[in-house]
Amino acid sequence: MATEVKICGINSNEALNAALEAGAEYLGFVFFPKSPRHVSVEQAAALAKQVKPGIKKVGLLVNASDDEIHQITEQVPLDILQLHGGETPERVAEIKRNFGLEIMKVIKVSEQKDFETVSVFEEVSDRLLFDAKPPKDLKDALPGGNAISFDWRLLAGKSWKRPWMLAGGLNSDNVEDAVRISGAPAVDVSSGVEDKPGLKSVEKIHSFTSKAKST
Ligand SMILES: O=C(O)c1ccccc1N[C@@H]1O[C@H](COP(=O)(O)O)[C@@H](O)[C@H]1O
Repeated sequence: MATEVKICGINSNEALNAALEAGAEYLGFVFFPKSPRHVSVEQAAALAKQVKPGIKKVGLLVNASDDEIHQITEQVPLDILQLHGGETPERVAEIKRNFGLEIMKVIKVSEQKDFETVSVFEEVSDRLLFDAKPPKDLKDALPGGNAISFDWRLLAGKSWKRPWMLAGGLNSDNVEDAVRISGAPAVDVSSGVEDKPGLKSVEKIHSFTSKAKST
């Protein structure tokens, strides 16, 4: 089966149309104010409402409160909540209970022992996303979206109870290797399809998606 693709940080009609035309199965909207890809609830609603059923709309949240999630989910027709902060398993279960949407919990990886929490999160989350752990010494690092990769060999041969994606520093030059080495059934990209932080490139979205899907 062709590798599935999520284009994250959709913040304009151009980016939305490019991702849809390229064949992405998932579109990510970033609700994290410090991100250069941040969208307001109104912007995200206008974009998400153009998307036909079958394409999953993902809301990216970082340690969001129930009030914030309510404001978003009341107006934006989302399918999945991507939890990219330090949410505990208890908090993940609570968000799932309170909002009834699919949950994709992000596991941040730099070494083998980072997989120790996976079994607990598999019990409360519908999907998993493995992203690179931001280095502590990286000034201005975000909790994700830093164009940093981790060693994809750490994922090789592993299997999980839940559907999963690979993220972190992917681009059209490395996505084929990343999929081959990690065995990822789906990939998620943000920085790697941009001309500068927050500005998506139509050409890079097409090239990334085509390479990912040909692997
Ligand atoms: O994209 C962001 O700005 C962002 C902000 C806060 C948390 C996560 C964010 N993005 C996610 O990070 C990974 C990797 O992104 P990149 O391809 O290395 O730029 C991906 O899951 C994005 O959805």
